[in-house]
This record gives sequence, structure tokens and C-alpha cells, in this order.
Amino acid sequence: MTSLAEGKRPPAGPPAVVVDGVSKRFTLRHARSIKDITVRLARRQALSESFDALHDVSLTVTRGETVALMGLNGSGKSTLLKLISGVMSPDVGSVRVRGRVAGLLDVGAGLHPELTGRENVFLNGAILGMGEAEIKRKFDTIVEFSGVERFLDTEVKFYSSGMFMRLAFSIAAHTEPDIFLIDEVLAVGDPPFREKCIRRIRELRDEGRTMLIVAHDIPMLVQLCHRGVMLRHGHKVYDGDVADAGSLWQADKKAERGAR
Ligand SMILES: Nc1ncnc2c1ncn2[C@@H]1O[C@H](COP(=O)(O)OP(=O)(O)OP(=O)(O)O)[C@@H](O)[C@H]1O
Repeated sequence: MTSLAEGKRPPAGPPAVVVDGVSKRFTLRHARSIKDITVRLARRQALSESFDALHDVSLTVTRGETVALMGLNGSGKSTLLKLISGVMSPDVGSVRVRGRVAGLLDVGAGLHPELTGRENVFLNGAILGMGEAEIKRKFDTIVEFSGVERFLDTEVKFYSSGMFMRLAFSIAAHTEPDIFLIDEVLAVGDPPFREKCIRRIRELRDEGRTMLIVAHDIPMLVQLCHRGVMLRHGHKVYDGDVADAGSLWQADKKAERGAR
């Protein structure tokens, strides 16, 4: 696989994101009701267990770099993006971010179901750091990109998941973030919209925005990204050439299929 971004690496600049020795532990509760607790205690089974979703992960992203985060399901990619976006804090280590961050971490995250598409453009735009004048100036572009014009005055709870995602992506992608975090959303849209998103990501990349992208579409990541980081069971196992990271992902995937 050859990378489109090869030879187009951004000039070495100041760091935009510094993740330093980060670990994150989650507790999984096995019993929620009094009955569950009683049964598990009688059987001498644990009521909960904890495990490390991220283990001593360090990562520096230079301003203007587009970095692919790869790894099988459950390897810790989304957790890492949540730590960078600030919606979650690490148990150990630190995360420093320089600039305005726009995260697209969940389909429709940040859209309010009871509000219309139009109201959500204003609300979500403001949450993502745009002023009212800026939103008004970009309103038509955002709506046109999303393709939800006809449903603009409908509450978004009536939108399909694809429409939800299109509006959410469109708002976030037009906030001119310094750092743009994209998690899996590209898997949800229909193919023409996906192509549009990829074009927009490429534009943002060529404008010199910093991006971290999580996806399972490895050829797309290889095309779009300057660099690839591979996670395995919460550990960073590779950080370097995006095509090589892609090959590691393919090998893990093959091993996982073989193990089933
Ligand atoms: N809030 C939470 N509470 C408990 N466990 C969690 C929580 N969030 C994530 N996990 C667990 O942490 C591990 C890492 O999850 P994460 O979503 O970061 O992986 P991922 O690499 O993004 O996976 P996928 O590709 O499936 O989205 C998983 O085992 C997941 O079940």
C-alpha cells in the first residue's frame, strides 16, 4: 500500500497534542441488582473487576499532522481520543492540547434530540467554539454539506442515524478546529456522503489542521494520513509509517479470525 500523504509530511512544527504516559482503568460491574449481588456473593464470585483500557501510552502529534489510530475492537482507540478531547481524564499520566479541539467521537454526539436541525447548528456550533456571527456566515455551507435542507426545521430525534451523522460531521468539520478528532463516523454514512467527508478531511489536512482519525478502513487511512499509530490491548505497539501500521493491523485481524 502506498500513502497519498507520503512526501507531503508537514514541516516539523510545535506539538499540538502531547499524551504522556497515560493509563486508564475501567471497572466492570457484574452485578447491578440486589438479587445479582446476593447470587454472586453466595457463589463467591467477584462483584466487579477492573482492567486497563490504556496502559502507559505516550504520543506526540505535531501541528499539521494527520495521524491514524489503528487497532482491533477494544484496543483503546476511542478511550485515547476521549482523553485527548477532555471528556475523560487519565488515571495516570497527562494530556496536553494546544488549540481548539473539535471532536466527532460519537454519531450525533452533541446534537440535542428535541431541537431542530437549524437550532442544533447554532447550539452545537457554539459548543464547538464558534461565535454567532461565524455560525451565521457558515450556516448555508454547513447545511448544504449535510444535505438535510428539507429537514432543517424538523427535530433531530426524527432524523435517521445517517442524517444525524451528516449534520454532526458537517457542523464539526466547518468549525475550523485546530485539532480535529474523528472516531468511526465515516463508517455510518452512505457512500456519496462518505466521499464528501473524505474530501473535506483532505482539505482540512492540506490547510494544515491537526487530525487524529480512528477507522477500520485501513486503505482509506493510508491514503489520508501522514502517520499511523497501532494499539493492541491498550498498549501502543507501533508508531510510524502509516502503511506499515496498516500491515500490522491486517496481521492482527488475520490472527483474530484464525483464533475464532
Ligand atoms: N466507560 C467504560 N466503562 C467500562 N469499560 C469501558 C468503557 N469505555 C470503554 N471500555 C472498555 O475499554 C476497552 C477499550 O475500549 P475502546 O472503546 O477505547 O476501544 P476501541 O479500540 O475504540 O474499540 P472499537 O474499535 O470497538 O470502537 C474495551 O474493552 C471497552 O469495553
